[in-house]
Amino acid sequence: MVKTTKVVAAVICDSFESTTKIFATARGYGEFKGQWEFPGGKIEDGETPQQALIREMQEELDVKVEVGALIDTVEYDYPTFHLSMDCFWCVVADRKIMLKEAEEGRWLNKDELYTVDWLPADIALIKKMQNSLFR
Ligand SMILES: Nc1nc2c([nH]c(=O)n2[C@H]2C[C@H](O)[C@@H](COP(=O)(O)OP(=O)(O)OP(=O)(O)O)O2)c(=O)[nH]1
Ligand SMILES: [Mg+2]
Repeated sequence: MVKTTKVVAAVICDSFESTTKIFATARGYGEFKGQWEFPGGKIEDGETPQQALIREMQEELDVKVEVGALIDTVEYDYPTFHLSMDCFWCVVADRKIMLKEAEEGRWLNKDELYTVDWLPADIALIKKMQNSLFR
């Protein structure tokens, strides 16, 4: 049995009601360096996914986020671990995003979703949420 890593990720968008773009980041360190993801991280003991997400956005982007609906829980088998990732719609509630860990960040509209090299686990999520984006 491989170990399960429980992660929470923020699909930060411009508006919950009429979403036209989402924010993605390129990992700044580690084995997946340079690949694109949704900011987030591992849920710590005693945290709800929403609490973990608010903490991670403070740590990684220096912003407060408002957490919206759960989009999906992505289940993906990497060679050395199983990923279980809760993905929530979010909007930035205070100021400008600052990249504290990522090497790059980009707003992507519907037509740009596949212009970055996503982590493999994220492809299914992109497919699912792209229908929620307006041109
Ligand atoms: N945050 C995030 N992680 C993802 C995504 N897709 C994906 O496969 N992962 C994987 C990569 C990592 O193995 C794991 C998340 O770990 P992480 O490195 O973000 O965790 P963390 O922020 O707590 O950082 P660390 O202190 O453990 O380094 O999930 C995604 O869209 N967002
Ligand atoms: Mg992280």
